[in-house]
Amino acid sequence: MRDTRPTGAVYPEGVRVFVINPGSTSTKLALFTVDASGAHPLERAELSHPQGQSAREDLAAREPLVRDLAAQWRPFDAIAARGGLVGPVRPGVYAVDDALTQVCLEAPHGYHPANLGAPLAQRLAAQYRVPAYVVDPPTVDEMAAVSRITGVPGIERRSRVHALNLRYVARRVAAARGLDWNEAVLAGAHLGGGSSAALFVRGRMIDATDALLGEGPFSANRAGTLPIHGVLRVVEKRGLEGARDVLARGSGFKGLVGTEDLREVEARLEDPKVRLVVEAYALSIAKTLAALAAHARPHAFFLTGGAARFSYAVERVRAHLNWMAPVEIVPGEFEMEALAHGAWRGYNGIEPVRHYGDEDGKARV
Ligand SMILES: Nc1ncnc2c1ncn2[C@@H]1O[C@H](COP(=O)(O)OP(=O)(O)O)[C@@H](O)[C@H]1O
Ligand SMILES: CCCC(=O)OP(=O)(O)O
Repeated sequence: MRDTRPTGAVYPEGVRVFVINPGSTSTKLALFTVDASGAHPLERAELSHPQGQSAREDLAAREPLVRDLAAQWRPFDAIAARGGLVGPVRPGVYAVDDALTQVCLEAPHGYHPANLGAPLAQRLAAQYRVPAYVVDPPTVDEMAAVSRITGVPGIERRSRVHALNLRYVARRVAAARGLDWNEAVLAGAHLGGGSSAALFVRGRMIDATDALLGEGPFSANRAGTLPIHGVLRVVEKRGLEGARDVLARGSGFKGLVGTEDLREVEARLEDPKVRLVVEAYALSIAKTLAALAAHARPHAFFLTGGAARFSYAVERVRAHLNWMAPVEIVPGEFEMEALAHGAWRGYNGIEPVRHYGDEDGKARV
């Protein structure tokens, strides 16, 4: 049995990493072999499903699939999982420990299916006696102080984005455009079940949206930025919990045209009502990215995520923005590769492994 404890040595052969990525409309699983040349997929699986009402419900729905595939794809040396809403943290590789698992399950910072990553990983790590890691949770927060201020004392903007994929793709776009990551200015959006956007200035995500009951473009199933009077009306009509539910899971395309599957929306573009909603979606994305560019003129914009495969919509976004800067389209998401690579870095001691709650993990607020 190979000594699976992380050491300073870099293993010559690939490290086999089992990857767990619970999203709002899908659970993605994969097995990678990772070495200095990158993360190479050996197995992939994806299950689409609507988001449940709670962590417990989602865990019960998703754990059997995860256990079955882990049993089929073993052996593996490490596990990587997408992190959940864990409050403001620095980017990086985190050990899946009791503190991280507990905050994901108890969800004091809010619940999203990504919260299931750490609990699922911890259970498998115990069963297979391998280390488990979370990489770049959605609450990575490097916002500049000026970006946090709102017009209401005590209410601050917060960063809750697809940090894992946005950071990974931003680096890829910088490299593809011959930009030094530590000099690049890039504004990007991840278009998934949720829509999120962020601005990267010299390697730091200095401004970002909140993809869950926050702000930014509307999405497959979420409201995005709303006028305050509208929020008040929804709360008056549905009560606080009802409002949370409809704004976080029953809005966006799901509320406007009855489906959160943008492939179905794409197939209905001939319907003028649907097309108008798609135009509004594209404009909301463009306006969000253009606002982020107020900090600094970007070398480029980029669009990524599953819905970046929606070619009509992303071309409409490009039309709104390409007078400001080039718009790169990077369809799909690279969360699985980014998770596997992050686990490899932690496993081999190439990157320090942070621990949730320790000083080195807390965001610089
Ligand atoms: N080829 C496609 N064309 C249009 N939309 C797509 C396509 N593939 C996926 N999508 C949409 O992307 C969204 C899911 O984004 P993704 O980032 O893959 O998942 P999640 O947000 O659940 O993590 C869904 O609304 C889905 O309909
Ligand atoms: C909270 C940001 C992460 C997010 O919205 O993920 P999904 O698009 O998978 O719901």
